[in-house]
This record gives sequence, structure tokens and C-alpha cells, in this order.
Amino acid sequence: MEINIASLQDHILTRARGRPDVHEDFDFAIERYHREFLASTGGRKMDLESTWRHVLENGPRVDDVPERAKSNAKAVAVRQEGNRYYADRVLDEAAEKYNESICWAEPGSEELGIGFANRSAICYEHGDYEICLLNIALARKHNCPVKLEPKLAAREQNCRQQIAAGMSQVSVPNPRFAMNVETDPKIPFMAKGLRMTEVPAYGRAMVAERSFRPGDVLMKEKVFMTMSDPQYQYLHCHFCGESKLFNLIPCSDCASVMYCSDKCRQEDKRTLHRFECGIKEKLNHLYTSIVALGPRMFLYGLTLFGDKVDVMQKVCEAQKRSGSNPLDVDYSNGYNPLEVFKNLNQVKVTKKEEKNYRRFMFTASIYFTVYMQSPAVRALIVSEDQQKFMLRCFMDYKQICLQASMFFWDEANAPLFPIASIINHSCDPNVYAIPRMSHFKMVALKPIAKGEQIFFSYGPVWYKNGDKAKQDSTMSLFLFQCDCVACNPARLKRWLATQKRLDEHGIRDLRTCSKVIADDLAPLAAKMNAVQQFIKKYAHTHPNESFCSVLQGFTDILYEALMNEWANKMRSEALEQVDRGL
Ligand SMILES: C[S@@+](CC[C@H](N)C(=O)[O-])C[C@H]1O[C@@H](n2cnc3c(N)ncnc32)[C@H](O)[C@@H]1O
Repeated sequence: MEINIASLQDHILTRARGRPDVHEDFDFAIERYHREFLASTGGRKMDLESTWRHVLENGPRVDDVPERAKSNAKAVAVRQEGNRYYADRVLDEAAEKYNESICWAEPGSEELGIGFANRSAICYEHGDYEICLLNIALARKHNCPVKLEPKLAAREQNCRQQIAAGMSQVSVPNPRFAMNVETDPKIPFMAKGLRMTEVPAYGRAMVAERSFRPGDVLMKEKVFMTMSDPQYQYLHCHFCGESKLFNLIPCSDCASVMYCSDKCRQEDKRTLHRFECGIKEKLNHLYTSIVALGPRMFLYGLTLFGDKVDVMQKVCEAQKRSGSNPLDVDYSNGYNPLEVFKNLNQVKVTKKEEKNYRRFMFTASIYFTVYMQSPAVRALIVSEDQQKFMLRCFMDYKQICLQASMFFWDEANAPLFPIASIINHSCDPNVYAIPRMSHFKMVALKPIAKGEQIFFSYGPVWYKNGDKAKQDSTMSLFLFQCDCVACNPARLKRWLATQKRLDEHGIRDLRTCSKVIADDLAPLAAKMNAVQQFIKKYAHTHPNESFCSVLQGFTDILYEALMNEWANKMRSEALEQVDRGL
């Protein structure tokens, strides 16, 4: 394993995804409840209100799902499991256990400090000195016992020495991905020359009104909301969704969620976790991927409306969900989440399959019963009219979230990016965007001509999948029939027949480019430069196999460079936090 926290985090997440899935075959608890509900109602057609009344009267109730209250005994037991992994050098398992132990530890207890101290040992072993210093500072802040101080002090000194000697990962040169094209006057984080349109087979779509070059950074949109899979509750920030495993700090009241910073912890408490702390395990029990974000979107909206449910109802109901263009929101005076919310509220909800629609009515109703167990929700949603409004929003927002969902293969975390969510999928994409970040950073992969639709791949690209069986398994993740050129056998055949061969110069350039890509010692910036030149020059040969191999190389380089950029930012911020005294 490489000595790098970013790659260790990647490894842990990959391992975590590989373990037996409690949601196997999408057999979520809620699906079981739904089957029981259908059996008890004899499959009778019911509307939303009658479904809701039936659930209120007959259940199912999930009251017996226990919540996770802080417990030092549990923190010690889990930490000891972590210590055993640490002794066996299984550092990734140890890291996850230490996070869990930190989450169980009671505020003000030594157990909290010991958890951070143990985590700092892993960071040190992985040569991530800034993150190690962050954990040492957290350990000291949280009552780490005095007897551990000599170890912490020695580790701290070693980290400082390594950083001073230029051994920090931050000092390895890495390309930067700032916006490098003219930006939209209303949307400063998006390239000028992108607009929304409607395309028959796809619905809303993003198109280019000007040409772009490979490597152009076209967007850096901040996540609006995110939904983490509770299986990974000790691996993700519950607010922004980032997988900063070694920065995570716990909710101070429950042992169910963690955050990558105090800012995220406070923001979640102010907006959403006030409604969920104390019922979070019950909600986890009902988890169903991104659609579970629907009810949370309602509660987030309620906060944005200053808890004035009647004002929210008036605004939302006046909008009629007749269609939304997220590019209409003006961000030039800063980020205003209420405006983003109002725009999202207008997304036209297309009633897809009847079966799904009925399932949504049921899940909205059962979520209603659990959220009503929260005193904070009960205090705001009082009258029957308000309750019905909440229920309708749960139902509609579930569908909006499903429609906006893009990262189908990254089941650990489902982010909602309002602007990026109008970008359709193609197995032959022209842009690349990295998952698992709190920002949707989108980079052009190929030359993009004026009038072309922007496509990114929600899953692996066709030239990586290699054969039809793999392509079919990718497509089975999606809840729509893919209309792209690679998914229709007849179109694919015709398209492949149009490819151009590389001429003599091309073959020579390909050899040079492939050599740079394979050279472990070549800086990433040099690799990027080589592939971009090649792609620009030989784009006309696409879908030529050699050209596709360079596109794949470009994607891999972008992934590595974007991950490095992200990890370096995390390291620099950690050091700033330590220097500020946290
Ligand atoms: C993230 S949204 C993209 C924007 C969407 N077209 C809209 O109108 O809001 C994902 C949805 O777009 C449609 N879509 C995206 N890529 C598609 C493709 N390759 N083929 C067919 N439909 C696609 C599907 O309905 C999918 O559920």
C-alpha cells in the first residue's frame, strides 16, 4: 500500500464497499415493510393520504430499533478491537475501529483523547505528518491521559522535523485545478458558455455554446446536500459527505454520526441533525440510498425558511413544480442556499413507474412516522395541514433526489449537486468529474465543440468496461435505459466503423505519450500535458482503440491529480487548524 493518507482512505473505502452488503440485492428493511404493507392491503390502489393513514394506524413502527447513546464501555471495547488490528498491522481496519471508538466516547472522557492519539499513530506510519499533528492536537484537547503525553510529544516533534525537512506530501508537485476559462457572470464557479436545454431522449441537458479544450476546468459546484450510507457512518462526514477518515470528529450527543470539521458539525446541528439526533438509528434502519435524502431536503428547507413552515408551504405550493433551470440562480452575490432550494423545489417530478410511485407513497409515510418522533419536528409541524404538507414534500423530494442522482456506483455517499444534476450520462463522456468530494469539479476530457451536449459517466466508461457483459452490469446499476452510442449494439457497430487509424506520426506520438504515462517518475503535470496534446491532435480518430487508451490514461491521471489536490488542501487546512490551536 502506498504511504499516503488519501490512498489509505481510498483503500479503506474500497474494502468497506467490498464487505458483505447488509443491503444485499437492495433488500432494505423498508422494502420488507413495503411487501408486508402490500400483503396487508391486498394490493389495493391507494393514494398518498390513504397510504399515510393506513401506516399511522397499522404501522409498521420501528420504535424498537435502539439508538446509539454515548458509552465509554463501548468506546473501550471497540478501541481494543482496533488495537488488535493495529498490532497485526491491519491499519485500515484499525483506523475504522478507532473512528467508531471516538464516536462512542462520552464527551470529556479520556476515551475520546485516546481514540485521537491512536489515530495519530496510523497517520504517522503513513507519513501524513499534518494530519498526524491534527490528531495529536485533538487528543490533547480531549483529555488524553498524561501518561500518553511523552509518546505524543515525541511523535509531534518527529512530524515537525519531517515537515521542515521537506518530507511532507504537500511538497510533491501536483497540477492545480482552478477555473482556467472565462466564468459565467451569474455563476462564478462555472464556465461561461454552458446552458441548459431539453433533449427528447434525456429531458434536461447541458450543452456547450462555445468550444472547450481537453483539460479546461468547466465547473466547481459546491454540494447542496448529501446522503451517506449508514454502513459507512464512521468513514464519512455526515454533513458535506467528504471521506476524510482521519479528520472525523463525533457528534457530541449521539454515537451515530461524524464530521470532517467543527464547521460541518455545527452546520449540521443547526440545519438537520437537530431533527435527527436521537432518532438517527431508526432513520438508518429505513435507509434507501439517495431517495432517503428527500425527507431531509424538506427539513433542510424548513431551516432555510427560518422554521416558518407556513411561509415555506405558501412559497413551495405557489411554485407548482412546473420545471426548473438551476442555471437561473444568481450566485454573483454569494451562495444563497434558500434560492437554490426554491429552484430545486420547481423540478418537474415525472411520474415514472407506477410500482415505484406507490412504493414512494409508502416510504414517505413511514419516514413521516419516524420523523414525528423527533421533538424538534413535532414542535414545528403541528396542524394536520402542516403534516400533510410535510408528507407531500417527502414524497416529491424523494423523486426529485432520485432524478438528480448521478453517482450510482458510489453507494457510500450520494451527493446532490443542483447544477451538475442536469448533466446526462454517457458511457463515452466528454468530461470527467470525481466522486466523493464536497465539490463537483468537472474537467473536459476531449475537445468539446459548440452545440455539443456535456456528458459525464455515472459509472465506468465503455472503453474501460471492455466487453458487453461488463457494460451490461454497469447499466444494471442505472435506473434508466441508457441512450448513449455505446449501449446500442447497432449504433455502436456503425460508430466503431467510423474510427480513423493513426498515421505514422500518430503511432510515434502514441508511443511517446504512452511512455510518459507509464513513467512512474514523470511528474503528473508532464503526463497531463502529454495526454492533452495527444488528445487535441488525434481527437478525430475517436473511437480508435489507441486513442481510447490515452483517454483512459487521462482519466486515471485526472483522478490521481484531483485526489492529490484534495488531500493537499486537507493537509494544509489541518496544519492551519493546529497552528490556530484548533
Ligand atoms: C442526473 S439526471 C440528468 C438530468 C435529467 N435529464 C433531468 O431532466 O433532470 C439523471 C436522469 O437523466 C436521464 N438520463 C441521464 N443520462 C441518460 C442516458 N444516457 N440515457 C437516457 N436517459 C438518461 C435519466 O432519466 C436519469 O434518471
